[in-house]
Amino acid sequence: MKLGLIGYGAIGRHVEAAGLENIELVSVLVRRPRQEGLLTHEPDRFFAHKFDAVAECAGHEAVSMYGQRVLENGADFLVTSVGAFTDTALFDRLLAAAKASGRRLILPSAGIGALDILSSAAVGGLESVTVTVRKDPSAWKGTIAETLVDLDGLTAPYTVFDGPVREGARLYPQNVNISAAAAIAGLGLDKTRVVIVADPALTTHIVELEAKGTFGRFTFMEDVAVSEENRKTGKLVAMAMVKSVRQLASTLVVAA
Ligand SMILES: NC(=O)C1=CN([C@@H]2O[C@H](COP(=O)(O)OP(=O)(O)OC[C@H]3O[C@@H](n4cnc5c(N)ncnc54)[C@H](O)[C@@H]3O)[C@@H](O)[C@H]2O)C=CC1
Ligand SMILES: O=C([O-])CC(=O)C(=O)O
Repeated sequence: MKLGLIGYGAIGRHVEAAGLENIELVSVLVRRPRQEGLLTHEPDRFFAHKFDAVAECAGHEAVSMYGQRVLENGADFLVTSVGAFTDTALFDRLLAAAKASGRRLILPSAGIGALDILSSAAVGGLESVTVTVRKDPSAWKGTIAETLVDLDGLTAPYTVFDGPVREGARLYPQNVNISAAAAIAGLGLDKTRVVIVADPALTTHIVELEAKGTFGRFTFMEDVAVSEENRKTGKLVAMAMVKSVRQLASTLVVAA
């Protein structure tokens, strides 16, 4: 199968470098002008290829700019920047495009675990779902958190947001896409709560997911290493994207 990649940063580079059996990476769309190897910054050059699947590892803007084109061109679309779907019109547009072309919009597990139990539990009905994301202050640089608190001066954990995912994932587009994935898997963007914390004691990302429903309850916690290329992104995300891309052409699918 033929794969396209949008974005060549902390996640995309690792997907490109990974061994992908039965998958041929044919082109990588980047933002800054570059014309080397598989990389191109020209969307028309990228979309001249016929893909079976395109994986987005670029950002919210890339989902809205290219999602429809990917699906209309007959490829499945794997989205890491799931928080882009806090825009319901965009989400509906891409779902409609996927349906019309008989392709799929795929939200990989990426930086969060337990989406399997959460989506199973959603079948029977959920009562409450909370995602808590804790990262060190440097991860919140360049975000709206800088207007709320002196990140460099923090000596104790500081909650920069506590509320519905629809708002939190829009306000922190590079940091809490995982909350949007959990919301779409479970109670939805308006009823899922996200708590976002800048914690100066941390050197890792700590993500917790708590859910209650007719199935019972679960608590999931991960304490993950930070990517060397981007302090906002956990190392697990690139690993997960490689896993999800490999699954596209794999005979054995675990945790589908
Ligand atoms: N679902 C999840 O668990 C996670 C999702 N993400 C999402 O993945 C995105 C990428 O993460 P990283 O690789 O860490 O970021 P990064 O900043 O290291 O790399 C992003 C790459 O995408 C490129 N890019 C940005 N906009 C583009 C566009 N419109 N067209 C083509 N290329 C474009 C950039 O030039 C850069 O090469 C994040 O912005 C975030 O939205 C990130 C971490 C976890
Ligand atoms: O890797 C992480 O910490 C999660 C992340 O950035 C996101 O969900 O956008």
